[in-house]
Amino acid sequence: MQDVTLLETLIADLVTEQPAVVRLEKVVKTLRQHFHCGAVVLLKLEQQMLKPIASIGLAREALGRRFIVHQHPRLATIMASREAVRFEPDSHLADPYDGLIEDSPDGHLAVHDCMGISLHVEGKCWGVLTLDALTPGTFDTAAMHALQRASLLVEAAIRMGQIEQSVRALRNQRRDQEYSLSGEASASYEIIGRSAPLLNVMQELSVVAGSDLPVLLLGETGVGKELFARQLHRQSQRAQQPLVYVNCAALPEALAESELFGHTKGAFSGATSERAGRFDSADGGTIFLDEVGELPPAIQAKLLRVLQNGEIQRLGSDRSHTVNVRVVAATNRDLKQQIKSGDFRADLYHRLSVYPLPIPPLRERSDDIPVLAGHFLELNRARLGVRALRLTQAAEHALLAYDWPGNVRELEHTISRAAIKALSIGAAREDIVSIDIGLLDLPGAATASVQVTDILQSNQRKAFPTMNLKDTLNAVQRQLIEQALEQADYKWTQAARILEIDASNLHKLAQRLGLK
Ligand SMILES: Nc1ncnc2c1ncn2[C@@H]1O[C@H](COP(=O)(O)OP(=O)(O)OP(=O)(O)O)[C@@H](O)[C@H]1O
Repeated sequence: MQDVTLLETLIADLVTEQPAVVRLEKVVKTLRQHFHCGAVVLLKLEQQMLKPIASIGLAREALGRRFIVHQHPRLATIMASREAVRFEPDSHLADPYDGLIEDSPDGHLAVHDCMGISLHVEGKCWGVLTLDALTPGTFDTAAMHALQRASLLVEAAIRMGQIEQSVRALRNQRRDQEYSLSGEASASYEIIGRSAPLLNVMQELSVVAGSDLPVLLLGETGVGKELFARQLHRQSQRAQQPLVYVNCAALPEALAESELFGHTKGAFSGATSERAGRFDSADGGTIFLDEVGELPPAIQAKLLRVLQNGEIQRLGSDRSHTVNVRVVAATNRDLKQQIKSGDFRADLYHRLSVYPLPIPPLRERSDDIPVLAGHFLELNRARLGVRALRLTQAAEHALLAYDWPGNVRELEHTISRAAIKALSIGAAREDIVSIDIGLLDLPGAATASVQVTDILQSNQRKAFPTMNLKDTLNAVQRQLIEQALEQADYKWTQAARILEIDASNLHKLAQRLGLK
């Protein structure tokens, strides 16, 4: 390949619409072809270690290696120079790839040619590019000059990848902002609550966020695991990079592999072009594997490999490439139980749960209930366009007494439902809407009995012979109204004030309960 052709081919590699890592793989392939060598490796400098990002001609396991610069004199020499560096076949400096070259017998490098160049992006050393040829004399002075020129395009390819990544991060950030501005309950990512158990979790979360450890969020459905995963990402060093959400339960088994790891053109019928997977999209950032307990066994094995060495292999490809992704997973399942039943791999569990973070259920942090209720009332107030949306005291007691098997999600839905019902029965007075106990429609006998205890004298409990919720609630409401009427000298407006409900609403309720 002529020099000009090399540059043209590199430019063509550069402008393909593919993920940065795939582009860099194409670049190393082109370089190998041009320089007639055995191996070309692109290594990125990260904390005094060189990490292979793209390579050709090296054993696959080399991608998992990290070369500590000062332990590898050839790499240190390349990094110390801004020019291409060549090592003579009889150089006494050990080659970092000895034992790893695919084409040499046993992978061993006897006499061979080697050259390399340091790469600089935005004025800083980004890493190095190395070329090894098994035939001595392959790299002459002209080859060194050609490498020097080609390195400019490699640097451009790297810079392009960085720019793409920041554009993606900005887009995500903007999307997050748009969500939180939209006022939707489910889209507001602020964690509300101030109970001691919640503050403990928040404290732990901010400590672990700073590390790069995989985190496994555990907790019942609706406790807020997704919200915590977002917070973890926001507080991590990867905050400016993408956070990619994957709902493992919603991945169809047949498509799970290509969705997560990507596929090559023609990998299956319908794969009309090469496509990157979610792990590629999360490169540099975090992937959140929600409901990880639902992953099919075959995908569990592939995921394990990614966690072990950061390598992914597209469906239909025999090559793998590295990605730098922090994995945060969540489940409401008992994974240990799933391991026993053979539904979840023990080795994957240990990889995922390097830092398990349990989130307590709402019933164990009841101090959060009024605060969360206030938050959801405010969201609904804005959505429904009313001046104020309030809970009566009895309704607040009922919320506190209930045990919330569906946790915060259930509370959110309960409030939204009650708010709409309150409006629909005309519970508004000058745009102030009161939600009383009946509108909460809380299921479960426990609620009814505690409401009774809270609201009425204990000796009145005998008045409720059954535990049927509807009947019990009606009975409670009837007694409360009678009690209020008695206190208010049978003046309905005053009784309504005692009960903190709208007078017209009280009349309707009294009629429905047969009190009028
Ligand atoms: N502390 C909180 N502050 C504000 N909203 C919360 C809080 N916890 C949960 N939510 C809200 O409750 C709903 C359920 O939360 P989320 O989806 O994070 O729960 P989850 O634990 O991931 O549930 P599942 O296991 O079913 O996926 C969401 O709308 C979320 O915004």
